Parts: sequence; structure tokens; C-alpha cells
Amino acid sequence: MDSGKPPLAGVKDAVQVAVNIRPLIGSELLQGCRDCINVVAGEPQIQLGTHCFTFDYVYGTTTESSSSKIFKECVAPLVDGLFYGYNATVLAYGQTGSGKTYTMGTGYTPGGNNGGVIPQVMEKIFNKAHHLRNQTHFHIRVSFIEILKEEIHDLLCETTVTKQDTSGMKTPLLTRPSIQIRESTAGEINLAGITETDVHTLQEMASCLAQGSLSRATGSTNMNSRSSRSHAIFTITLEQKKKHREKSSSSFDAACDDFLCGKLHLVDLAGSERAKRTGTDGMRFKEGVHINKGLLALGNVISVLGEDKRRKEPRHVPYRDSKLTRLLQDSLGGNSRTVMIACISPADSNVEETLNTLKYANRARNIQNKPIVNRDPIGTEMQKLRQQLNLLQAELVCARASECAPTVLEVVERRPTSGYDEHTAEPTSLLQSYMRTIHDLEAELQLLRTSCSGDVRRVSTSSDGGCSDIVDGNHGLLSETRCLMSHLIENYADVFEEDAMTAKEVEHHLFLRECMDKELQELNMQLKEKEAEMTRVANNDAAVLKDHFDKKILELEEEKKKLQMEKKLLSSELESLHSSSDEQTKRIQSSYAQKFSVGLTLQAYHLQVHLQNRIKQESEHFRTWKACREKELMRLRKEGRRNEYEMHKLQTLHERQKQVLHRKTEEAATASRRLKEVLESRKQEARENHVSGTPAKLTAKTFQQWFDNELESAVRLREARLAYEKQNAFQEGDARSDAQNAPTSPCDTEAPSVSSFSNGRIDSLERTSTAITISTTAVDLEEEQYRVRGPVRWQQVRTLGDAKDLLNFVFNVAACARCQLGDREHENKELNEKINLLLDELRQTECQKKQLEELMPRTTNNTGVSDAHADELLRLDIGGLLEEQVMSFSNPDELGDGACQSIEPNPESSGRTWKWRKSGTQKWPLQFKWKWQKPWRIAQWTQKNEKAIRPASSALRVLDMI
Ligand SMILES: Nc1ncnc2c1ncn2[C@@H]1O[C@H](COP(=O)(O)OP(=O)(O)OP(=O)(O)O)[C@@H](O)[C@H]1O
Repeated sequence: MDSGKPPLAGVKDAVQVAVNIRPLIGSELLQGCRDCINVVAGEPQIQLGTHCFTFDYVYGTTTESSSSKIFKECVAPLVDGLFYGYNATVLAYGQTGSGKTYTMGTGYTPGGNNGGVIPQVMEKIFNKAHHLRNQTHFHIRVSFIEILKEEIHDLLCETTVTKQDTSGMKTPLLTRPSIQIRESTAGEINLAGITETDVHTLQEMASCLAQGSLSRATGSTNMNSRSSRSHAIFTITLEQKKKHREKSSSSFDAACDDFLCGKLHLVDLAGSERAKRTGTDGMRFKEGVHINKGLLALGNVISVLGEDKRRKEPRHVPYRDSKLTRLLQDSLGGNSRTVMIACISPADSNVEETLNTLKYANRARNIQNKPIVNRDPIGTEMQKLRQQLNLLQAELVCARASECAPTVLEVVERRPTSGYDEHTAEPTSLLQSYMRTIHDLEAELQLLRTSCSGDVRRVSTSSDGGCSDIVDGNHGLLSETRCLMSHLIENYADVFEEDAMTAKEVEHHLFLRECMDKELQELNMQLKEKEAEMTRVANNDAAVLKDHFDKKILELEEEKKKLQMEKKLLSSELESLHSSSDEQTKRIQSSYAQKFSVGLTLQAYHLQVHLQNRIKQESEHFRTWKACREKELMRLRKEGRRNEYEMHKLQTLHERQKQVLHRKTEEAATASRRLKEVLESRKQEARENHVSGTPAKLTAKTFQQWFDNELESAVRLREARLAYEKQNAFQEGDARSDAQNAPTSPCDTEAPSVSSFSNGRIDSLERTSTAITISTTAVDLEEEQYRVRGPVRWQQVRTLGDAKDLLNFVFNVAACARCQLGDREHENKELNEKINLLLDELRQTECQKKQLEELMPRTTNNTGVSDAHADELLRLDIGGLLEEQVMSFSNPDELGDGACQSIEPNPESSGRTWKWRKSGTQKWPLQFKWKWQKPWRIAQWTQKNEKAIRPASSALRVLDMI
């Protein structure tokens, strides 16, 4: 729409969308609002947050007055188009207080500082009309209406009085019936009973605008001190007729183009609003609701029209949902060139509403209109007829020429002189008379057009006024013309019999046209009836609905009665079947067979449906059953794994016990061996003494050696006795557990249990033999002590000197032993303290663990093994049972000091590597997942990361060591 040139008639023309961003106003600056709109430099693009929109024009970013720029770029081409006979609409849309009235200039006051689009439009129209005054007659009319709470009010009606309440709100008081919307046969939307004021000067038009602006409903809200409470439409109708045309037959075509009529709607919509923000209540709130309703309907129309662009088959457009959309029917998707100005506020407090406006406007860009040049409808019709006539004449002339026959005109010209008889001269005179009639008709229609565009239209305030009468009259004239034409064709057929066929065709064509016209009129009548019915229904909804449904019920009951009668008839027929004759029986039988076969087919169909349903149900049952089975299987597998784990646990325990026992047995065996050695040396010594007769004189060194040996044998004896006692106690405990573990029923005699039981028996036997050896040795030693050494031990101490030496040595040994004892006691004390500390720590950790377990859902792996069990498994090196293990760490300290920097759990199975880092960048809690299939891998890992498992496990291990 850059140039003033109008588009080609009938060619689709998209709705142009311009965005006008007003500056931050005083109240917004006071609230500390910030500009949140970003306009892409040099592009008609707007960025709002993450959203980006492209429009046809964006204004408000430069210092130049945006309204004059909007007018120059968007509206002026529409005004130019008006002079070519195109309809146009300028529509301002936006949230309340976004500057629609300011942009459109609807708040016009005479002598005030009036900016905006409308004042500039008025100026341009009158300038252009003045410029073209020598070639064209102009007839300009204006109307100004508002839609307030779904009612149309005429703002130029002298008798409309506005009431102003205490808050400054202006409401029109109606003194005349409200205005009705009518749709003409051509699909044009008209308002019956509206005041259309003829204007001849700019001042006259401006005063109309001022009068309407003054009457418009306004009020104060939190968001706008002078908020428009209604949608306002200022319409300028421009009719033009070319001057200085010659009245000739050829001028008739031109005359049709001479008369053009364009309408320009300038629409200032009420702003969308949120009651919370505008702070409205009572009446004002209700107004807000109506405003939003109208805008919603408009949004729906825009959406549907926007979608239509992408859809192949057109959808129903809900124009009738509101009066606003009904009035804008031509402007959106119809015969009009349309510009939508989306007004927005840049304040960040309005960001949500601004975003909605931009989305709304963006959708409007998809609407395609179909503007056409609005000519005089009667003139257009006449032009069509004229063209048809010309065509017919040309065809006839051609036909004659091809047969070297004289042309119509030649015939006409030749007739008077050729001396034809009366009969042949008749068509010529008829043709001449027809020519005269056409001429007369032309003149009459010219007159009619003048009268239609003149006084008659000015007084179109009555809903079915004189204009429609005159149009009806014209239709009469037109049909008369058609009669004359058909008559003429008949006459031609008389004269030129050869062209009878063509004439008939044309006649048929005309007849069809007439039929279609009639049909159209009938349709219009029906439409009117429907409208009336709709109004009746709307007025008396419930009652009409009730009547309607009552009727329906009655109809249904009648049908039911009929069916019952039919049923009775059939049963009586069946009864009479037995008594009737053979032939009749056959007939009836065949009819029943037929019915039966139909019944069978029906039954088969029902059965098929039933069967399908059953199959569906069965498959559904099967699916549920299968799911249950799978669940059960899973549970059993889980249980199996748990059992397996328990068994392994027991086996491991058993292994451990075995190891401990083995160690103890070995210890006992060593003690016994050493005891034996001591015993042997004693015996040897005794034997030597016995051979020499007297015991050898002891030196200080040998004396000490002897004393050490004596002490050693005493200690060994004590050790052996202790080992014997322990062995005894262990054996007793073992015997008890063996008795408990011994198989009691055939079910318990499974392989692992049997083997563990027999193993236990073997161990117990081994232990018994060791104990016997120890006890024998110990008894031997004791015997020897008492028998041999006891009485003779001190024989070697013969002198007082020997005794003193011995005493000294004993004293030194005792002192040394006491010192060592003291040291040990001290160490013991320290160890005890450490144990206590560790126990406290353990208790605390256990408490924390319990709390965590209560708080968090237990982390389990798919083997069903809990965290605690998993730790235990790792500790016992039998984690190979685990298929998958999940470990979680809630803080870095849990990884321990020795935490491995990286581990590669199972490169073959998963090929993944988990890096363990104890850095501050790591996020906690962490969860590690790995999958191992072989026990040795777990064992390997446990060895490597022993300290990293958990403090609780580490503490357990330390305790074990102690
Ligand atoms: N471009 C602009 N420059 C300066 N002020 C503006 C501009 N546009 C609007 N304003 C101011 O913003 C306020 C609201 O404007 P206006 O009344 O036109 O909004 P509106 O959209 O018509 O509101 P409503 O829908 O409530 O009628 C007015 O005070 C007006 O002067």
C-alpha cells in the first residue's frame, strides 16, 4: 500500500498491521515503570522478552510525530482508494490507555489541539475533492455510531441526550429505538435508521466528529482518566459522478463507470481491560465485561480468517457473535482495504497485555480481503444488458455476413425503399420502436440514478424508506426491459428465421436469469423470516425451546403408536397364516423368509459386533493376566535372589568361622609343640643330672638361663591350659549350634545345608583331636612339674650366695615385669578410650543413617538388596551376587580420604568410566551406578576403595581389627 494506486478489483489484499508504541506517560513514570520494548533498528520488528514479531509498520521510535507518519504511510493510500471507489477501514486496537483515541483523534474538540488520523483524513478528502471539482461531482456523507454494552447508538442523532454522572461518566439516553443491522442482497452491511449527514465542507465534517466525540461514553478508571467505554465507528461515504459526458449510446458504458461510491470506516475500539488493574466495579465493571466480550468475538473472527489462509476449505466465520464483528464484516475478510493500528504501552508493568496485543495483531496480518470498485448497481446491471444486446447484434450480423446476406441495418435501411409488403416491414418498425424504447429507458435510468444518489438517500433514516421503493421500481423497469428484449428477439426470429435457434438460446438465458433473480428474492425473504424467528427465539428462549421439544415428544409418541400398530398387524397376520390357503401361505412364507433373511443378516451383523467386543474384552483380560503373571514372576525372581543372597551370607559366615577356628587350632598346636619342646629339654636335663650324680654348679649366666626356662615352662603351661579351656567352650557352643543346624525334615536336606553340616562335623572332630593333644601335653607338663621339678627345683641353690643371686635376679625380673604391666595398663586405658570414642561415633552414624532412611526413600537396586545389605556384601567380598548396585553420597566427606580418583567398573559390559572427584565443583548428593557380573571385580573394587565406602563400614572394620 505504498502508492496511492488502488489494487486490482477483486484481487486479494491482506490486512496491513501497524504498531504504534506510545511514550511512557506521567502515571507510568511516577510508578517507576521502565521501557521493555525493543524495536529492531531499520526493521518493522519488535522484540518483547523472548518473543519477536514482524509487522508492516512500527511507529513511536522516532521523534517525528507518529500520527502524521501513520497517516502518510498507512492511511493516505486508503483515502486515495476511496476516490477510485474502494471501501476502506482503519481500526485502532489495544489495551486500555494504550493511546487508541489519541492515535485516531476520536476525542476531537472544536478549536482544540487535535492530532490523530481522522482530522488528517478529513483534510485530505476535502483537498482532493477540491482538486477534482471540475471533473467530478462529489457527495459526502458521514455517520458516527458507538457500540455500548452490545447496543448501537447513533452519536449524530440530534435527539440523543448524554447523561454525565458524578464520576464524569457520560452515558447516552436513548430517545429513539436502537439501530438495527441489515444485510442487503448484495451482502452489504447497513444500519437501518442511522443518521447520515451530508457534509460539504471540512468544518461541517469536523463539527460532526466533535458532536459525536462529545456524545461518546467515557469514564475514569485506574488506568485511564478518560477511558472510552464503547467502540466508536466514524464512517465517511464518498459518492462521485463524472461531469461532461456526452449522451450517446457509447456514453452509456462510460456512465456506469462515472458513478463510484466508497466508504471509509474509522474505528476506535474500546481498550481491553482487567478489572483488577482498572479497579472497576458496578456499572463500570459490567461495561468492561461487554468490552472484553466484543473484543473476544473480534479475536475469534481474526483467528478464523487467519487460519483460512492455510486451510483449503473455508470455515464458518463467527461474525454474528457480536455487533462489533457484524459491523466489521466487510472490513475483515470482505470488500474493504483494511489497516489495523495496534496501540501498545512500552511500560514493563503492561508487558502481559502488550504481548497479547502483539499476538492479536500478528494474527490479523493473515487476513485476506477482497476489495472491489463500488459502482452504481443499476448502471452496472444496465451495462451488462447492453453488452448482451451488442453481442447478440454482432452475432447476427456475423451470421448474415457469412451467408452474404444483408445486415440488419441494411435490411432496416433498405425496407422503406424496397417496396416490401406490410408483413415484412413490421419487424423493421418494431426494431426501430425497440431502439426508441432503449433510448427512453436510458434516459429514465439516468434520472433514477440521480434521484437515488440525491435527496432520497439523504433521508434514509427510515428503515424501509423511499430508496428501497425506487430500487423496486428500477427492478420493474429492468424486467420490462427484459420483456422488450425477448420480444425483440422474437421479432428478429420472424424476420431472420435462420437465427431462431440463437434467439431461443438467448431467450432461454434471459429466462434463467429471471428465475435466478426470483430465487434470490425468495431466499432474501426466507432469510428475513429466519432472522425474525431468531429474534423471537432469542426473546423467548425457554418457552420456544419447550414448545419445540413438546412437539418433538408428540411426534415421537405418534411414531411409537404407529410402530405398535404395525407390530399388532404383523402378529395378526402370523395368526391368520395357519388358517390361510396354501398359496397364500407360500406367499407369506416367502415374505417372512425374506424378512427372516434380513433379520438373519442383521443378527449376523450384531453377532459379529458382539464377537469383536468379546475378542477385545478377552484380549484385555489376557493382557491383564499376563501383566499379573509377569509381576508375580518378577517377585519370585526377586525372592530367589534374596534367598540366594541369604545362602551365600551363611556360607561366608561359615567360611569365616572356619578360618578363625583354623587359626586358633594352629595357635593351640604351636603352643602344644613349644610346650613339648620345653618338656623335652627338662627331661634331658634331668637325665644328664642323674648320670653325673650331682647337679652341675651353676654360673650366674646359666642360673639366669635356668630361671628363664622355669618361668617359660610355667607360662606355657598356663597358655596350654587356657587353650584347652577355650577349645572346650568352643566345642560346647559348636555342639549346640550343630544340634540346631542338624536337618530335621527331608525338605531341609538340601545340598548346601548337608555339606555345611558335614563340614561342621569334620571341623569339630579336628578341633577335638587338637584339644586332646593340648590337654595331654599340659597334663604331662603338670605332672612333671609336681613330680620332678616341684620338690627338686631349688636343689641347685646350695649356698646363701646362690640364693642372694637368685633373689636379686628374681627381683629384677619382677620389677621389669611390673614396669611392663604398668605400661600395658596404660596402653589398655588408651585403647579403651579409643574404643569408647569409636563406639559413640558408630552410634551417631547409625542414628543418622536411620534418620536418613526414614526421610529418604530407600535406595535399592534391581536385585532388591538394600543399601545396608549392599555395604555388608561389599565388606564380606561376596558382592558378586549383585547385578546392579546404586550408591549414593550426600556429602563429600562420605567418600573418605582414600577415595579413588577414578574407577572403571566394567569396561566390557558398559564401556563407561565414572570419575570420582572430591572437589568443590562436584554437586551433592551423588549417585553412582555400576554393573558387575563377576565376584572378583567387587572384591577388587572393595580392596581398592575400602576407605571410601562409608564411615559406618569403616568403623565396623576398625572394630574388627581391635
Ligand atoms: N503517542 C502519545 N504521546 C503522548 N501521549 C500519549 C500518546 N498516546 C497516548 N497518550 C496518552 O495516553 C493516555 C491514554 O491514551 P488514550 O485515551 O488515547 O488511550 P486509549 O487506548 O484510547 O484508552 P481507552 O481504551 O481506555 O479509551 C492519554 O493521556 C494520552 O494523552
